[in-house]
Amino acid sequence: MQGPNGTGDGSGGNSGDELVRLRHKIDAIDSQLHDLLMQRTELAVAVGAAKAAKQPLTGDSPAEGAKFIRPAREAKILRRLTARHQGKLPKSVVVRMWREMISALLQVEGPFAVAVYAPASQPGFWDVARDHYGSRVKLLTFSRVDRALSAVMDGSATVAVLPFPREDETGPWWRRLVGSAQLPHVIARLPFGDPGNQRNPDLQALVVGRTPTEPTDRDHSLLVLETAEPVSRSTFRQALAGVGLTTSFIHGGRDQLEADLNLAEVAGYIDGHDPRLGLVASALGKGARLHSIGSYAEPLTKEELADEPSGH
Ligand SMILES: C=C(O[C@@H]1C=C(C(=O)O)C=C[C@H]1O)C(=O)O
Repeated sequence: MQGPNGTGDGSGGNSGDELVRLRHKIDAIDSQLHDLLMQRTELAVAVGAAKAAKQPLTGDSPAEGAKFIRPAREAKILRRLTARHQGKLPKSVVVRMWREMISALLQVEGPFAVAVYAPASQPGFWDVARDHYGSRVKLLTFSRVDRALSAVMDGSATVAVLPFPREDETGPWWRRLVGSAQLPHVIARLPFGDPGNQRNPDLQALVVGRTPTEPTDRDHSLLVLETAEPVSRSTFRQALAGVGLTTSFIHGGRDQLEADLNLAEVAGYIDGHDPRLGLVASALGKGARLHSIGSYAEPLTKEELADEPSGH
């Protein structure tokens, strides 16, 4: 507001009073936010106790964290808040603040550690992991993807942040998720929000862990086809379409898929109990087996993260 001295620069007169008044309001809001934050913490503690009552803690290994982390719930919280958000605070900042809080509360509930593939020459996944799991989480850094995955397998990490699968990789990590329901599986895709100032904003990652997956209203699932003989790419795609599944990619040979294991990503939620797995396998015949190796909530889209014009 313009003061009577005409400067309007907050240096005195009424404009100074205005500044004091506004700052009092900010102080009051900070107290309210802080009170709510402490209340939310108490609720997370109660949620953690309810989870532990169903699945008691058997030690303080990071593996125990699988009893507490709920990636689907976390995704739904962030989708709901970004959808209702208004005003000039960027949505990506809202997401980052909530990610810091959610991960901190997860660590109040139980043990939690993150393994991340981040060789010195390519540290970008470390940024991806830190933005999602916060600045206080124990981040175990590995220069080999298989070692990061092993950390989840042996319980020294709760989750592993691994590179999103690429076509034509030799020995891809996802092959190690096939075989038994006891194995870890894909539970999330990162970055969930805007990559912001991450050192490599183009990096895409999948998170692997042992917490059971749960559906959100927008998911993708990863399926591995196991065959003794090669199957054509189009036959596989059609078999998936036959049970209503839309394929986003298949990793395998150009026309004929490899005999052995091939990865497909489909839209929608499919867990290991889904009857469509058996239906697709029978449609393909030749002893084919189809495994779900997990699913992830679709990250926020550019549209969902778009802010109103800044107006300066
Ligand atoms: C509080 C919970 O536990 C964790 C923390 C969450 C949160 O702070 O909102 C959400 C999901 C869980 O990963 C919960 O499951 O609701």
